[in-house]
Amino acid sequence: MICYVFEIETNLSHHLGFIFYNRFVSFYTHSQFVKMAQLINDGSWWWEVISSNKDQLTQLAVGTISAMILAILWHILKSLSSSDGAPPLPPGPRSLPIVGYLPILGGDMHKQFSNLAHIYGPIFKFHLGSKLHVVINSPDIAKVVVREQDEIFANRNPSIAAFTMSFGARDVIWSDNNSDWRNLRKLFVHEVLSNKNLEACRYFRRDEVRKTIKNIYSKIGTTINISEIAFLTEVNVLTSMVWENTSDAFAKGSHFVAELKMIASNVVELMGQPNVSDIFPSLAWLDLQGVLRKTKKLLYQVDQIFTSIIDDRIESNSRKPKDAVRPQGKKDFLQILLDLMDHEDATSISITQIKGLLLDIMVAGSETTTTLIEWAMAEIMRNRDIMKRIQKELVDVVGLDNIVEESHLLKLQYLEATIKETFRLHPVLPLILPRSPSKDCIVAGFTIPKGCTVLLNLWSIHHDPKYWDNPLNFNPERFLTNKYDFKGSNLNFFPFGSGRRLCPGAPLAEKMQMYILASLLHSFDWSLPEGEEHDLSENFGFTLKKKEPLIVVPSQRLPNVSLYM
Ligand code: HEM
Repeated sequence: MICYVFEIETNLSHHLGFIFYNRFVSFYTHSQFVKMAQLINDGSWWWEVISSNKDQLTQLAVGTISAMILAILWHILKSLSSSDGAPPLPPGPRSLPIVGYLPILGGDMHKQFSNLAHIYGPIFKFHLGSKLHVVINSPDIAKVVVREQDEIFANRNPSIAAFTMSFGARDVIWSDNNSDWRNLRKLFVHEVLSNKNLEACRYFRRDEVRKTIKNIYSKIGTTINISEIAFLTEVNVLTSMVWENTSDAFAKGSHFVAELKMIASNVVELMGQPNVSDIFPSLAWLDLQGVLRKTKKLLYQVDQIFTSIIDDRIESNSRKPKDAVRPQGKKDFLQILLDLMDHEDATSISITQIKGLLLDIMVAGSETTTTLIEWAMAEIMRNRDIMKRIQKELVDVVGLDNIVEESHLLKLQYLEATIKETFRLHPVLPLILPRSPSKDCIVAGFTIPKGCTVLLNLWSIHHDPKYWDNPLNFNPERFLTNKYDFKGSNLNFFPFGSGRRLCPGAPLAEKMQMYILASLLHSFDWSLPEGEEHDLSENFGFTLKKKEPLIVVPSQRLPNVSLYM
């Protein structure tokens, strides 16, 4: 028997801009199919068939089709409006019972989400267990979340690992949008990372970058791990800024950097790992993958380090007259934070919040910047013309008889464009940080329920040919003509997020990236070890890192050896 696949596809694209897609498949004989097609074409088909009552087969077929059409209409109406008249949830891939989309989710989620956006549109949903996730893949819809409805979408919905590691979301990164978060963030932006403070800490950055150059000079001709060098420099700058005055031997020693590197990469790994306990909260007590156990162990280590540094400071303060300041006439960040503990108003903070903030600074400040520097060096080394052009700019602005100073950075426009292009092609946080609405709301014509997890797929936007010509090409030129900033003003490009949860560390990160890269490329020429190929493969996680570490060989570039000392 010849069979036809009778397929009804419903694609409704209405004024709210959403697409409803449904598909039914059924089997009919040829004659049934022809008859049905004729009847459907005729506007009075239903009445004709029912009243004539001649052809039993046709009646059966029409009855089936009617049922199908009613089912489709019911499905459409159900999708269009729930019982309270709210718009439907966004479309999305079918989920398996209980586990949802979990078994289908691959390793490279940023790419998988981009592929799903091609099928379901720029906003789609999927379930992990019972947890609803909404992924946004277009600047227009991202704008609704981070600008127009920023206040509603300013919660984070941390995973168990993130919640535990952030001392119960008592830090800036993972806290919900509440008065504690507003207070802590204000403090972080205005006291810790204010322009004035960043300016005052200029000499720490200079010292550390110089030490790095000297260190690399001592290894000329041998192999160097760029990520390790960048991490060391960044952490030394951060610790100088945060607890310069500490007498705690461990926090000043070289073991500290190694310990912090281990902590930072473990924190990032634990937070990026899908955890069964997050997906099935009722099973959380079993901690099947041991994520909670590992996180608590790590937290214990972190807590011990911070407790020792804080106790050391409190003890040394008790020996000094009140309001004593460090030699340069300024308190370090730790002291600013400890002084706030004594406040009796809304600006007062707890010791736990101080520890949370310290961890934010150390982890968010080191891992991110290091990752960006490694990608930038990898791209620059693969594109020799770009390297030459950056080095020429450095010669013009700095000169070969000088070393890079922060005052040069504003003039290094091509290097700045190269860094932005690196952020575009290799966004350090490819899905930004999760947002979660504090109440049900409507985005792009769809209901986004309170408490779900909203992921902004920055990677997808940064690679979309709708917004970028030849998006896979590494081409800094595109940032010479277009003035994109790091404040998320244009949502085609927002590597530091946007809106009220915009990264408060961006000004420091910007300075450090420019300063470290300018110094590396001005003081040295770089090549790959013999026989090594350029490799740009990615390792998706909480941050998007290079899969293989960038190992390179420096050679002397400046004629005057004293510039390396
Ligand atoms: C390459 C460097 C960096 C990148 C790419 C980066 C990126 C981001 C992004 C995408 C967010 C989330 C923004 C949002 O939700 O809209 C964020 C938040 C944050 N970042 Fe950064 N960041 C970097 C460096 C830093 C540094 C150096 C610090 C501190 C020293 C820092 C501290 C923070 C904090 C505390 C938050 C949480 C803000 C909040 O939720 O209110 N980041 N960062």
